Amino acid sequence: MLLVDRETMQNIDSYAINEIKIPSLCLVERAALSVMENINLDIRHSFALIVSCGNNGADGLALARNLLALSKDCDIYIIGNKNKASKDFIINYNACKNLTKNIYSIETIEDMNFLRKNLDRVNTIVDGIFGTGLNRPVSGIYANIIDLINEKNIYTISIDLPSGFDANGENNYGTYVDSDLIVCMQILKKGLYEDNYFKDKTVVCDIGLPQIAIEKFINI
Ligand SMILES: NC(=O)C1=CN([C@@H]2O[C@H](COP(=O)(O)OP(=O)(O)OC[C@H]3O[C@@H](n4cnc5c(N)ncnc54)[C@H](O)[C@@H]3O)[C@@H](O)[C@H]2O)[C@H](O)CC1
Ligand SMILES: [K+]
Repeated sequence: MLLVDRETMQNIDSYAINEIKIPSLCLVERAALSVMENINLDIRHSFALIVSCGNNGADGLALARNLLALSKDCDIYIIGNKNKASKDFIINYNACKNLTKNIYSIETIEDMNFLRKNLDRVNTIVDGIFGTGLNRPVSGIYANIIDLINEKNIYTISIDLPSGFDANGENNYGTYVDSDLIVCMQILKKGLYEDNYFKDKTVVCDIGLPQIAIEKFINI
């Protein structure tokens, strides 16, 4: 079983993008579609996609865009400062803005109360808050939203990692999403493999990172 730690995954990602010149937007799109492939769209008809402004969020918005293209009912909730968002996040955000009005920023207590109420109208939550970029304890609005997700008994899919969970399984960053399904990109993160609770809830999907990029950093 091939395993990877956070830093090595980031090295592989950036080598693929910066040296092999694979457009990161292509990787984000493959990631979104790999999540979609793991959703039973016959029973999952309404979605709350909760994202922050990095590439885990970009994956989430690319998924939202694809679900909206299928006329699925999607509410999008954005945490953090969009002005500091990744370019892939912005590209997908601009498309989603033209596909739905149900895009909400979650910043205040009132926003949190709206989210708490509005989550009850969906049967699926998609967690695109943090992936391999998580590098410090979760606090503030991020912690509040993760706790709210866990309060709700709604089927929750996490993109790449449960938000708040350390990819290396070494750091306790506080609260993390109690995912029902984790769609992990390309290589199983070692923290998930070593965690008996999450290991069996994880599927690993190829997003098109070539072997030469992987073998540059991992002896296979
Ligand atoms: N080529 C690629 O990198 C691909 C990545 N994919 C997806 O992208 C994420 C990794 O994205 P990244 O932008 O590096 O970080 P995150 O989105 O995980 O995190 C966002 C951002 O949050 C900040 N941050 C870290 N810890 C905290 C914290 N405790 N509180 C608040 N903010 C925090 C930090 O600045 C991060 O940058 C990867 O998991 C994949 O989902 C694509 O899937 C494919 C290509
Ligand atoms: K996530």
